[in-house]
Amino acid sequence: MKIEVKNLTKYFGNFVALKNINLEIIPGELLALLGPSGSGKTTLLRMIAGLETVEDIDSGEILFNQINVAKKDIAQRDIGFVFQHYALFRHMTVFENIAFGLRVKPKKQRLSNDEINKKVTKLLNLIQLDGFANRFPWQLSGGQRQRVALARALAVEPKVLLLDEPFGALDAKVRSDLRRWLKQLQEELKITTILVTHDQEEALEVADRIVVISKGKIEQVGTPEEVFHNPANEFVINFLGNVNLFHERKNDTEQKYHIRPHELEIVSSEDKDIISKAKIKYIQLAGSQVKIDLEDVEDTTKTILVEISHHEFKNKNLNKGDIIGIIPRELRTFQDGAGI
Ligand SMILES: Nc1ncnc2c1ncn2[C@@H]1O[C@H](COP(=O)(O)OP(=O)(O)OP(=O)(O)O)[C@@H](O)[C@H]1O
Repeated sequence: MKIEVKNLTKYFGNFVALKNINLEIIPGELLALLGPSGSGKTTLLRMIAGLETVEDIDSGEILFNQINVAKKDIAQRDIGFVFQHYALFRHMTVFENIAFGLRVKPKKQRLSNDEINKKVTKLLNLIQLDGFANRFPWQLSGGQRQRVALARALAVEPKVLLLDEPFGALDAKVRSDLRRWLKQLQEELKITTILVTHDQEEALEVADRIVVISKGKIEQVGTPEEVFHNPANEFVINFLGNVNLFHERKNDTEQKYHIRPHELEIVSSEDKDIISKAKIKYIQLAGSQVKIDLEDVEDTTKTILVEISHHEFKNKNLNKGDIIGIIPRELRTFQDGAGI
């Protein structure tokens, strides 16, 4: 299913929740809508779903395979949903929860009991919960419940899957396991999927493409590599991870440079190429990289973040209190909001 959003503007009273959104969702892709709280991600998802409609004061079109569905209601859109708090039916077993959408179909379209059994069994296998068919939701962990919610959404073979922070309420380890699992499943099923998240790592890890949204506007659309390594503007670089800001005067104008922690090299404070002399304030050794907080010697209010490998850390014999110099491996600057 190809989805297109054209010149979509959405108002809530006087408030503009979405400003002239243009977006094409490629059939079979997993697209992440990424942005801070209140940026309009959920509103855009709900509009695609038909849970929020294009009113007279709004404008724009939402096309499903070239047909404008802006005025069609949710039942006509062939969509599967999983929300963060989309509760399963408490009084139904896992099996019946997954079978629900199949059982409530109009008689003419309904599968036989045998066919429903087969399909639910297959889905239970897909979500790796064979043997859990007769449990009730309260007998499952949070992660297992979300997998059942996903199977329930998939049971009716929707053309589009919409996921609104589906793993939001789970702890970090379960989240990261589930997102890998979701990515594999989505690649296998090739179902067009839109995932709303405010978690950069989640978007970078699972999405084929990311739409970065801020204040109802699209800031950038691109693959995870593109938005991370070639951010379109200051908002995107700041939102996609830690970044250090440096100022330099050049021909009477002030130039700003954005440098990520892993793009800085620690060298001797006597090195002639350094952009800053700084003191090591804090060293965090737990994690795959060593994180070092530096205090700029000339401006002690300024903290500089650096990330280096454990190997490099050992070789350089760095200690808290050392005065060192830093050199950028990469420089990035933006002018008039555009990336260079
Ligand atoms: N029904 C509504 N009536 C009025 N304002 C609304 C309504 N729904 C959303 N908004 C406003 O629109 C803006 C965008 O909300 P939305 O839920 O789309 O943000 P979000 O990016 O999904 O945020 P979060 O990550 O916090 O869920 C917010 O300022 C919100 O307060």
